[in-house]
Amino acid sequence: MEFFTIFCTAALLAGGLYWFVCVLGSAERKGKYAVQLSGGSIAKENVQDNYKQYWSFFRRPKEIETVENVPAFVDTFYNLVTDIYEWGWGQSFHFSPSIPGKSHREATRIHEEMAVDLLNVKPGARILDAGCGVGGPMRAIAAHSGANVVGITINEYQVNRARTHNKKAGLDKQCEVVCGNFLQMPFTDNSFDGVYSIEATCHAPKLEEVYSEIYRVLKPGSLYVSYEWVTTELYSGEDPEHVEVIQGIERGDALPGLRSYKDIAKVAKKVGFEVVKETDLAKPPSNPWWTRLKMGRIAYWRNHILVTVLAWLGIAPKGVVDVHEMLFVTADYLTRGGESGIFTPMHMILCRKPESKSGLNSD
Ligand SMILES: C=C(CC[C@@H](C)[C@H]1CC[C@H]2C3=CC[C@H]4[C@H](C)[C@@H](O)CC[C@]4(C)[C@H]3CC[C@]12C)C(C)C
Ligand SMILES: C[S@@+](CC[C@H](N)C(=O)[O-])C[C@H]1O[C@@H](n2cnc3c(N)ncnc32)[C@H](O)[C@@H]1O
Repeated sequence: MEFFTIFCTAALLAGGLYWFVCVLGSAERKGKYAVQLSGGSIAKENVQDNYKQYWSFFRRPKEIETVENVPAFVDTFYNLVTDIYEWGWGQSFHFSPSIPGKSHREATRIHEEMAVDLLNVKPGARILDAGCGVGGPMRAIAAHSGANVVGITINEYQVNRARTHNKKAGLDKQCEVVCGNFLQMPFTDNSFDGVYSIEATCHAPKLEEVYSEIYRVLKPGSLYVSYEWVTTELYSGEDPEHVEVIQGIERGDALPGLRSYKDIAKVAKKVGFEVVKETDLAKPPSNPWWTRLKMGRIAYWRNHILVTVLAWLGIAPKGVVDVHEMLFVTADYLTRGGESGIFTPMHMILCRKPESKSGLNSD
């Protein structure tokens, strides 16, 4: 009888632990489990040190002097966060307006499909995803449009994840992933029928550098669409609370200084684009994008316990706990940015590369 009680208790505990770690702790798309959390391409024993280096570099984003080092630190950032993002968010590393009656996954897909619909490309066209993450948008866009998508990301770990996901989805013939810097892309001039970037160009220290690269690789007459992270017209640099929220967002998201919504079209025109359309997709009638973040709060607590236990057991690298805590805090700043309306992650700009170079202007 005693043996039976011990057996049942042990079985219950094991079952409970399995459920907590593998079922509750899995990503929305079951792509990643808590026990698989790593520091990307960083060796397990170096994760904590890399986190410290990241943190001291991005502590005061607007004061970064060595802007040429930003891409390397963005790469470190994505080594640190990619597994946690996949585990706790899914394969698309961006926000989308919530849609009543639709799941987060459906709302995400609609937001991604809108980008390629705006590009107006035909099946078989060659399009570029500048800053492709692990390829959630790329796969949705390839499946929806029939276009061939080339994605570029600075992070090699993401390249491998994206290729694995593309193969699993049976989209590896249509989707190609390249490791590289979108400030100096390994593509020839005028070689794409369309380009999109989803919540990625905010990592560029100078928007002009990435926009001019995109302009260079785009065929004349073709379109570029971007979802930009910006401060809105409600932001005031004189308001200490606004400044705290924006700095919190920058620090926890590897951003070398958020831009104002006013700067986006100016830069696009400066590099030669015609601006076709510009709008904040977060504005009503859209429903808030931050509700998903807010709703997840209880799960984040559970995740934090899980990550702490896994690090303590030596299964997850020690630094993962610090990274998770940073994201936890960042989620709160993002929510405050959304609720106050001073920040949007979906300021959409649609641009055309003119047929001739006469579209250049410098305002
Ligand atoms: C575009 C960018 C990333 C946007 C979002 C995909 C991510 C921003 C903040 C991230 C998260 C915050 C809290 C995490 C939580 C504590 C953890 O338990 C599970 C993962 C989070 C929800 C995580 C998921 C991705 C974000 C929402 C930037 C970098 C330009
Ligand atoms: C927030 S993620 C968005 C990823 C993807 N667009 C999505 O929505 O899932 C930002 C992406 O931009 C990439 N990125 C940032 N700076 C880059 C650079 N200089 N060159 C290439 N990719 C870069 C990151 O590696 C990451 O893949």
